[in-house]
Parts: sequence; C-alpha cells; structure tokens
Amino acid sequence: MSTAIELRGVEKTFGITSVIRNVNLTVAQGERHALIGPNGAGKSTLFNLISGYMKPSVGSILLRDQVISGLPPFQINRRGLSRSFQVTNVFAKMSVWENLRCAVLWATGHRYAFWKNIDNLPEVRDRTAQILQDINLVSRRDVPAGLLTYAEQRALEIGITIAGGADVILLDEPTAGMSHAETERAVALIRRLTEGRTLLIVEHDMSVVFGLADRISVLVYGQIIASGTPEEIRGNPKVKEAYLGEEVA
Ligand SMILES: Nc1ncnc2c1ncn2[C@@H]1O[C@H](COP(=O)(O)OP(=O)(O)OP(=O)(O)O)[C@@H](O)[C@H]1O
Repeated sequence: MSTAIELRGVEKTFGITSVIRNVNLTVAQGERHALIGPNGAGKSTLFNLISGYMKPSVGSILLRDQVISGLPPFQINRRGLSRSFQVTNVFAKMSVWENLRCAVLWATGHRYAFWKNIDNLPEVRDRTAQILQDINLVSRRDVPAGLLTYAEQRALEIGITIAGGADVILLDEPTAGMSHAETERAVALIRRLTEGRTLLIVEHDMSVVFGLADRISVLVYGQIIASGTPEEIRGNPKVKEAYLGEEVA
C-alpha cells in the first residue's frame, strides 16, 4: 500500500525543551489514522510540523514519498495536504457561502482576481454549492458564520478544509466542545467527507477515535509508544498504563 504521510526520526525542541522525540510514523494512503495522547504530549506540535507551521529540529517529513519538511504551509497545501485548527477558524462576519467560496477561490487559483465578478465563475459557484450541501448547511447559506452554532461552525471549518480537494486531511479535535448528538453527526460527516482520502485526526473523545480510525498512534511525552489497529491499541498494556487506563477496557 502506498504511503501518504511519513515521519522519519522527527524531533522538535524549543530552547532546551524537547517536545517531539524521535517520532517515526507512517500513514497509508486512504487510511483514517488517529493520534491520541495526554494533554501536552505534543499532538498539536506534530500537526504543526506536518503542515509546515513549524520546522523539525531533526528528521524529515514526506508527503507521498516527497520531502515536505522545510516547505511553507501554502506549498504543502498545494501538494494536497489540508488541515483544520483546534480553535474555530472561520471569518465570523462573512456568510457561510462567502466563507466556503473564499476557500474554493483560493484553491482554484483565483485569489488575485478580485476585480472579476466571482459570481460569474461557474466552477467556483458549483463547487461551493456542492460543499455547502456536503456539510449540510444549505439552509444556513446566507447566515454570518459568527452566528452559527458551535457545531455548525466546526462543520463549516471542515468544509473549508476540504474545499481545495486535498486528499490528505488533518483535523485537530473536530468534535471538541460538542454534545453527544452533535459529536455523532460530526463523526458521520467526517466519515463521509473523508471517504477515499487519507485522514489524520487528533481527538480526545475515545468513542470517536475507536469508531472512526483504521489505525491509532499513541503519543506520550513526545514519543510514539504504540501504533496499531484499534484492537491492538485497546489491548496494549503500555498504552493502558500510560494513557487509556481503564477508560476503554
Ligand atoms: N512554541 C512553543 N514554545 C515552547 N513550548 C511549546 C511551544 N509549543 C508547544 N510547546 C510545548 O510543547 C508541549 C506539547 O504541546 P502541544 O500543544 O503540542 O501538546 P498537545 O498534545 O497538542 O496538547 P493538548 O492535548 O492539550 O492540545 C507542551 O508542553 C507545550 O507547552
């Protein structure tokens, strides 16, 4: 099976503090892979490294066998990797439609064409309409994003993340702060929208992780202590001791 993301001996230090320590990680193409671990383990830092917001101190990161470590985020995005953020990252005063259209415009290379009437670009309009439908927000089309419910904002953010057609998606805690019912809807949405793509997800909710992931990696104090199928992770004594405890026993 071909590899979507590969980390080889990646380390990240801030001053004298070592936050990511010799991480080797492989995510196969088409796989849904969850990254779990206690607060402060380094999950967001790893996301920042993969998506180019930080550079590794040591080691290399590959996207489909091409080295991407050292490239800026927009170039990594152009190569087909898109990420969402832990904190909702939408333009609050713009409508749902405008937020999505902005992401589609950027992805289709129209970003400098501000003098054109963007409503006359059929491929942009059609793609925006498709994503609006995919994220179930057709009825909220003209509502300013800041007035959406929190769960709707997170769905919009997932729409923005997939707008460019990237086939490798990184989602950082997409269900954080949601009710049980909202979480179930979000998981169904993520499952549908990532069909046939590669997903790397950071998530604290173990029902989401074990329901969604084909494989799971456990990060503790900046090190991957285990990587495997949900069953392998559930039964791994090191993982139980370091993180899961009796939570999923
Ligand atoms: N820019 C930075 N400078 C110094 N230390 C940092 C920086 N960014 C992160 N850290 C430290 O690195 C460690 C890992 O942080 P990180 O946010 O990656 O963890 P996390 O696993 O995502 O945590 P959480 O689950 O709480 O989001 C923490 O101890 C944090 O304080």
